[in-house]
Amino acid sequence: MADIAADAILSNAEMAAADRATIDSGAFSGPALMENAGAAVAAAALARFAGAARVHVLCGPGNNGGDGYVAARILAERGVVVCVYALKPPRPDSDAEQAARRWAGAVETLDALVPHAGDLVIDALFGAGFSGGLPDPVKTALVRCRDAGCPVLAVDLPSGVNGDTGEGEDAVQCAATVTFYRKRPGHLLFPGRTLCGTIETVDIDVRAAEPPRTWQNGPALWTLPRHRADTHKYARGAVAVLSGPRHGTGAARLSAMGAQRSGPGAATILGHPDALDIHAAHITSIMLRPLGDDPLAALQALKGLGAVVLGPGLGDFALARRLAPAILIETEAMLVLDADAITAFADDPSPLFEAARTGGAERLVLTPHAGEFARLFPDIADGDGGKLAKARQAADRSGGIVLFKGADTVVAAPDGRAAINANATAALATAGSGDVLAGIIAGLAAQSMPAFEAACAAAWLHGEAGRRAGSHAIAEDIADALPAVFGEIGG
Ligand SMILES: NC(=O)C1=CN([C@@H]2O[C@H](COP(=O)(O)OP(=O)(O)OC[C@H]3O[C@@H](n4cnc5c(N)ncnc54)[C@H](O)[C@@H]3O)[C@@H](O)[C@H]2O)[C@@H](O)CC1
Ligand SMILES: Nc1ncnc2c1ncn2[C@@H]1O[C@H](COP(=O)(O)OP(=O)(O)O)[C@@H](O)[C@H]1O
Ligand SMILES: [K+]
Repeated sequence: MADIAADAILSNAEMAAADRATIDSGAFSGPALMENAGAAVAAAALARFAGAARVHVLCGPGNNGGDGYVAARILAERGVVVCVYALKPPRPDSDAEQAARRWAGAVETLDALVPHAGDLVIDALFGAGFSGGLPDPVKTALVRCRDAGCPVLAVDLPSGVNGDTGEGEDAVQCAATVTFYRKRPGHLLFPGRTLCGTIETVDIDVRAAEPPRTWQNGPALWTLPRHRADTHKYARGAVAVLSGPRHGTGAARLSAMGAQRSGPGAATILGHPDALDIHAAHITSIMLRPLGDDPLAALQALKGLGAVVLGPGLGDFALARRLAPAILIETEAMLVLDADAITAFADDPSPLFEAARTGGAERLVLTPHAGEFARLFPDIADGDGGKLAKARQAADRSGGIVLFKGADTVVAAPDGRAAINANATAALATAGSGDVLAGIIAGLAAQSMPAFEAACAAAWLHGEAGRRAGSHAIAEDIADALPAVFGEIGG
């Protein structure tokens, strides 16, 4: 059986398959895995909530409940005052039923639960097997926990949170969540990420059946470009950014600043002469070129062109519709399509998607926020399945990398790879921050980084830069923080 990197994320189904593969291999029985899981929960309860007067363990009918019975038994053996409540008895002949039999104390119904502020609640009602909405007795019990103000420790997932999507309107806010082997998407996608509290991932000796296709984004996923000592500026790649009109030049400048600080040899802003006059008053090392009557020719004239940013502050939908497919088909540059250039294709995205396929694998990176995503992929946006599945569907349809922005940015490739970004803070929720991100992607792509890796690395670096710039940063500060972030991780 393959083992997989610690930053892999497994869907509920992949996690269940890993459990089954581990059991089928004979390495561990189901009850032994459940014992490991329950012991990890008990250990977390003792370590994090040592002073709890009583521990209330709420058990569901499946294996999540089974983990709860194990934890209850171990805590009671350690002298903790434990009360157990069940929504209903465990499924007959299940591992959970065995675990429940080994719990020697009373089992009450959920309506008997009366938690107090100094108590701890262990939520072992539902985990990976949950779908749909919470039953009413569970909702009532969780509201009681919330009103009592006592901390809740979730087993695997806060009950009511969908492990695949992170959705979970009725789940209670947990202080901590103990999950097993690998995270699920729902631990990182909102609102699940918030509801989990602190997440502890415990290795309970599960072994994966299949190679992963989803990861938590981080430096282990990509390698930043490095340059030889004898390199020169044209060898380091060049980025072009298309400017908006005279009164809309800031976004292009922010993209160019993000690009320039990500390591290529040169960045050039192309635009109409009156817009370039405004740029000239603001910038020094970024080059300026008139777009002229033939924008494609203007781009092709740039030495070492490796990536183009099209869209931030652009304003000109017709130009976007004309230029984007031409860049994909007639140049070798990577195209980062953002903002207005995404909206430009809302009525008919097919020429863009066809050009992405004609232009070859991974030449297009789309960076929509939720509004832009809904304009380009309205049916996918309206569908079920959560942000991860939606980003994957969009990548598959478009033939490009889709970086679906937000507090829980997801990057998806047409071949099914996907990463969820979790290092960004609300510092990034400031006007122009997305323009900087588009520039970083282009800056990395211009240095020959493959598009999926460039998009993932950019999202992570952007998050670190926002963190470093602080909660009151403006977009310029995020760009300015980049060299220190690169310095720190050795880029
Ligand atoms: N061997 C394994 O498979 C292991 C599983 N583990 C635990 O097992 C959990 C998964 O176990 P299960 O697959 O049994 O799933 P769960 O225990 O999460 O839930 C399954 C049960 O809940 C019911 N259910 C689901 N949605 C419902 C809804 N909306 N309303 C009412 N009832 C609903 C199902 O009918 C089923 O009876 C993990 O989260 C983890 O805690 C751990 O013990 C480690 C080993
Ligand atoms: N609460 C948040 N936490 C982390 N990142 C965020 C949050 N809100 C926004 N972001 C990030 O900030 C950037 C905003 O980009 P965008 O919506 O295009 O804004 P703009 O067009 O003003 O640049 C995106 O990278 C997004 O993922
Ligand atoms: K749970």
